[in-house]
Amino acid sequence: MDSNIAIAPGVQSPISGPESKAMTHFLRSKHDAIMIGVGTATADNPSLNCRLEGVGGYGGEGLEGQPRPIIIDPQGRWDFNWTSKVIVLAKEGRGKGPFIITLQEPPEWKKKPLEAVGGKYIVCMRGWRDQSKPEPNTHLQWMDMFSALREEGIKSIMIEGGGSVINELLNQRNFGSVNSVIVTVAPMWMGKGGVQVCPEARRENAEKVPMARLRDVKWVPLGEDVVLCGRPKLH
Ligand SMILES: NC(=O)C1=CN([C@@H]2O[C@H](COP(=O)(O)OP(=O)(O)OC[C@H]3O[C@@H](n4cnc5c(N)ncnc54)[C@H](OP(=O)(O)O)[C@@H]3O)[C@@H](O)[C@H]2O)C=CC1
Ligand SMILES: Nc1nc(O)c(N)c(N[C@@H]2O[C@H](COP(=O)(O)O)[C@@H](O)[C@H]2O)n1
Repeated sequence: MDSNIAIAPGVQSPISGPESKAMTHFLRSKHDAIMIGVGTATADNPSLNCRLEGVGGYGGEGLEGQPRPIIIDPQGRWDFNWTSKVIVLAKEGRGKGPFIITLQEPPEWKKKPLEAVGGKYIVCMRGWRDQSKPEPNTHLQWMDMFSALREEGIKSIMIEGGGSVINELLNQRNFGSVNSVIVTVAPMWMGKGGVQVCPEARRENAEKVPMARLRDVKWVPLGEDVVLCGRPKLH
């Protein structure tokens, strides 16, 4: 309820109840891919598969209904190995091998566990470089990432987090490329110092104005939670 998605940076925090978690898994099954930032991959060691009965690996055929896990990791800092959940699940045929979006060609030894389970690195060369700064900028443009994924046949992406990724997408610059927003609100407060979803303020002529609203809004109670769905409406 205080817009926190984790109790502290780098800490995985169960928030959703079982009913809304099931909805999340239903959504995972309806998208070609599920995307997170490297901060979430590092903090959560997530599975990033769909565990509903009847999808591939859980009673269904092949990998039907399993989304492709995508990790945005421009600097190659995700320290995955053969025991990482997402790799184990792909090896067991209960999820797809992850794609990692990075800025530089990774070393061969890092590619091995990925490629062995059907995953790969996608090197997005068009990292944006701010020439006025001495250090190399590792920021990737969202449209570049989406285009690179489109070339891989990925047409729908469910972006789960974490805080930096969501805040960036809520920014006026990027919000127009979002089709819909689905937020689970659980009846709890995490308190200050958590990972909070709160985008940069928007200003017009130095005056602060609302950043955006959702339209076509629905509030759906699920167990003890309520799920908010809407489409971006830019002011
Ligand atoms: N309750 C929930 O539903 C969820 C909670 N979480 C929680 O969120 C927390 C993690 O959030 P946070 O720490 O903000 O990390 P994120 O998962 O948002 O990852 C942030 C990192 O991803 C990379 N990145 C993101 N966007 C871009 C871009 N456009 N271009 C280049 N690189 C990019 C950067 O890596 P680099 O710094 O290497 O450049 C950045 O530091 C965890 O505690 C997790 O548990 C996460 C998902 C859902
Ligand atoms: N829907 C939802 N509710 C919560 O309370 C959460 N903490 C999250 N976290 C997201 O789900 C990922 C973990 O997924 P697996 O169960 O391991 O497949 C985690 O990395 C976050 O993206 N989501």
